[in-house]
Amino acid sequence: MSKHYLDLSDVGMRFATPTGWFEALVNVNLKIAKGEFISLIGHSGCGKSTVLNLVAGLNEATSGGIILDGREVAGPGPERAVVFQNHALLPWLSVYENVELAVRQVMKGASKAQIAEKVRYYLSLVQMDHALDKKPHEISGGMKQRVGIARALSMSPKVLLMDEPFGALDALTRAHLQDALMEIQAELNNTVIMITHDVDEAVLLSDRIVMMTNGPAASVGEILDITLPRPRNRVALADDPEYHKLRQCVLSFLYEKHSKVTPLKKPKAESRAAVA
Ligand SMILES: Nc1ncnc2c1ncn2[C@@H]1O[C@H](COP(=O)(O)OP(=O)(O)OP(=O)(O)O)[C@@H](O)[C@H]1O
Repeated sequence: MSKHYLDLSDVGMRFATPTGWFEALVNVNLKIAKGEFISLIGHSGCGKSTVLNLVAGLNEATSGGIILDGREVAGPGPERAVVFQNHALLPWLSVYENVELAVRQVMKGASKAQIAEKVRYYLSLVQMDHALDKKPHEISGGMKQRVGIARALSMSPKVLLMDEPFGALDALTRAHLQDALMEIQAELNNTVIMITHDVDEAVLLSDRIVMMTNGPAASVGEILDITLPRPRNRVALADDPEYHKLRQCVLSFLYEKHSKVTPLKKPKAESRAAVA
């Protein structure tokens, strides 16, 4: 499988701030194959969203470049759909209409029936076809996130970009959506970049985990291949030594090699005595 479908070469990003330039990313190199599921993991503030925004075309790299399917990324486009942590659905539109809006963007000139077929297909993929007429305020957070994913997928994007898509959900809903995403991924074979802070989520879902060093001047630290066979089952993996080994690699990168914990101040002599 060629890893040149999405190619970030020597990408650097610096931001102008009132106190001067802030160097967020330096020499980010990453080659992603078509159909790969990549997770970006790293401590808060290391630059994960910045990488995603650059691929989305919401920001322009200050050095290097990004090529997707042979074309330089220059500005946003429907071939790079983004799912945010807080489902950005339009509150005055129904579930159906929120997805329809996206489909219309990419199926200009299609008949109403063709559009309806596509909208229903993607809403059924995320099991939301029972709530077509509901407004966002009438459905749960997990359901909103499902609709957000359906909306992004309905544009048949070349790359699906997900910024902590399940970060705001409770653990159970999160697990359901992770399973749904794995099933969808098995069916559609999308190319995905997902930001997560959750090590288990990264190992469960990814083909590779890209671990970023701490900022400023963050970059790709290590890349871990997740060779666990698919389909993956979270319950079976709980007893899988390979799963634990991979999990351990990520934890070791984050908390040993690139720890961000500031050492606690030494307690004063009297308080030390009090503890003893
Ligand atoms: N527009 C901006 N102007 C100045 N600095 C910025 C801007 N956007 C991001 N930064 C800085 O760049 C660094 C990387 O930010 P980014 O949001 O990409 O990190 P992150 O890894 O996604 O963080 P988190 O996990 O907390 O969401 C941070 O230090 C942030 O303050």
